Amino acid sequence: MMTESQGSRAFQVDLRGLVDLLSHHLYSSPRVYIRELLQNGVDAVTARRAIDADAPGTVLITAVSDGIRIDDSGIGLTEAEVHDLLATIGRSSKRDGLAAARQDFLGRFGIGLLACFMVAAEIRVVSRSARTPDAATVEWRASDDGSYTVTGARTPRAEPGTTVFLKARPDAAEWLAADRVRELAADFGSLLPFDVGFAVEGAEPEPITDRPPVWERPHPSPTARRIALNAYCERTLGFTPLDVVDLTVPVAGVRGVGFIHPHATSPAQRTRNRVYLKGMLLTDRAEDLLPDWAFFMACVVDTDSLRPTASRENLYDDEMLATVRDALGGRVRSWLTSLAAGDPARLVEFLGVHHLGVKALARHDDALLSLLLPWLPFETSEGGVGLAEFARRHPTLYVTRTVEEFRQVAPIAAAQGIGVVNGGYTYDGDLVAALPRVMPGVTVSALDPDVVTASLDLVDPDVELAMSGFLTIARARLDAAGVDVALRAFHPVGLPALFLDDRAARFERDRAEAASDADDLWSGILGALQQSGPRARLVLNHRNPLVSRIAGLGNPDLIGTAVESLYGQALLMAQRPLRQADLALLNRSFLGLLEWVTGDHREAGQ
Ligand SMILES: Nc1ncnc2c1ncn2[C@@H]1O[C@H](COP(=O)(O)OP(=O)(O)OP(=O)(O)O)[C@@H](O)[C@H]1O
Repeated sequence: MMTESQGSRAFQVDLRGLVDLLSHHLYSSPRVYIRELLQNGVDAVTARRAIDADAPGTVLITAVSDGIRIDDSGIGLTEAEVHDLLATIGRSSKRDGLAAARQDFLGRFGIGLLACFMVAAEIRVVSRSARTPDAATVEWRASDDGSYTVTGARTPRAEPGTTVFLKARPDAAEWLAADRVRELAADFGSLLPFDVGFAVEGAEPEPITDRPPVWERPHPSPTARRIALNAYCERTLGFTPLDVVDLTVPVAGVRGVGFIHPHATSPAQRTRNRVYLKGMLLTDRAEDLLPDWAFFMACVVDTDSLRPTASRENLYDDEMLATVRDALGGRVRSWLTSLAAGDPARLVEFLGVHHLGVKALARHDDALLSLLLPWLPFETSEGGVGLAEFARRHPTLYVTRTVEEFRQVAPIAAAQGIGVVNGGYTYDGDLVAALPRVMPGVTVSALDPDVVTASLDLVDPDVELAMSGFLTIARARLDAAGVDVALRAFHPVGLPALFLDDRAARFERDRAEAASDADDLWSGILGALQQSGPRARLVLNHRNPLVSRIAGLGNPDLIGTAVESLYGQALLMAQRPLRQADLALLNRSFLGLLEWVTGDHREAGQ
């Protein structure tokens, strides 16, 4: 036999604790209480319209002296429903019935009314059910200590529907002040499908709903529509858009528009996407609604296919959200396609600001890559030409891994007719690598210095022999910097010297520098890493008149200083970060040359 202590009992709920939990951990701000009230009013009208299509559909919020009241012409509640639904946390009438019918409602969790305790000390609901013609008006009065009473109302309602009264909590009165209530109601409720109004007690109500939304309204012309949408974007998102993208995808249950940011945006910066769920504002910072690559856009959409989280401040991350995200991504893609076909000037303007986002997208989308290839900016050995055009001219393309490598070889490659693309910028290397997929016949290889060296002509052995004295001085001067000197003939003639190195040579130079600065232990370890491998090379251009003149100078000291200057100039051309030792060398050679020019050296040497 079961003893009494073993029998089943009902849970007790500490209402204050629960409200505390809601306000601190579920909702971002008490402001959402208005949304919960509006939502219940709208759902009640929806339920009534399901049994009586001609029933009135109004929700009116009124600011009264000690709080607010909200009247709806909805389905109302019987006394039994009041006990069952209002007094049971987590109970909702909106989960009953067919799935299709459930979809019509905004609420589902049975906690919405509780949110009102974040701002109210007392909630009073006066309701008359529309289900039975002679239903009594019932009054439910609940206090934030968790107690409630149900009575017959003193004054019966003439019509079915519900009135909810909130009596302000002294510490939350600001949330129930008339101006605040009007502002919140307009923010959450402007697109609701029924007539929502706001009034200060005793005054005429003003409309809150403003439908259809700007993007669905008829406009006299496309320009008028654009002006209206720009104004809407300025008002709600705070910027004037570069362009507007239509995001209405009926099969995905989404209607809305995307606004292109007028300035470059970072992928790390969360865009402000405003999402309405069946006309009720869910959030103005929805994440995951747009694909990550669309960070150049903020959107405003109304959807009836997505589900909210329990806080109703974000979207539930399910397969439907993924489908909608793909559909919206598709719309952005078609917008880009139509720009490319019909308004290239605007496309260029857009890419000028957002090419990074587009490149990120094109990496995984060959169709888009081939479409936008003519417009996407790349740096090539022939300047900033379109990649498609460049690849047509150079079916064998070379791509550098870093910006420095590009700087180093671009001038010489251009002179030799080698096509080199700078793959050092974000996404560019990936996109160039994808080129053969969208331009069959094009091959892409990574550029290493040998490709360039191979196109440098060897100098006649007799000439080299005649210049051996000069070369010996040059090699001796640059040996300490870890650089070899070679003599070649190449174009452009105006380029006196070319600095060539690769990763291994760079590593070796950095290691040597670190070893010379390090204490004994470290220099021992770094010394063990020493490579006898490749050294960087300074390639002097025999065709360059300056190099010939330097080689012809009689004074070894002056030759050495001039070679150091050529090395310094080649380093600067390569735009690589200068090491301490390079800076010292540059400084020395510059001052040395000045001394020669001003005659100090000559006098001292005489
Ligand atoms: N204005 C109203 N008219 C008629 N019934 C109402 C009204 N407000 C609340 N109810 C009833 O009370 C129930 C509980 O409301 P509550 O707001 O707590 O939860 P919900 O709206 O069902 O779900 P959610 O927590 O998702 O908002 C509702 O399911 C509904 O049946």
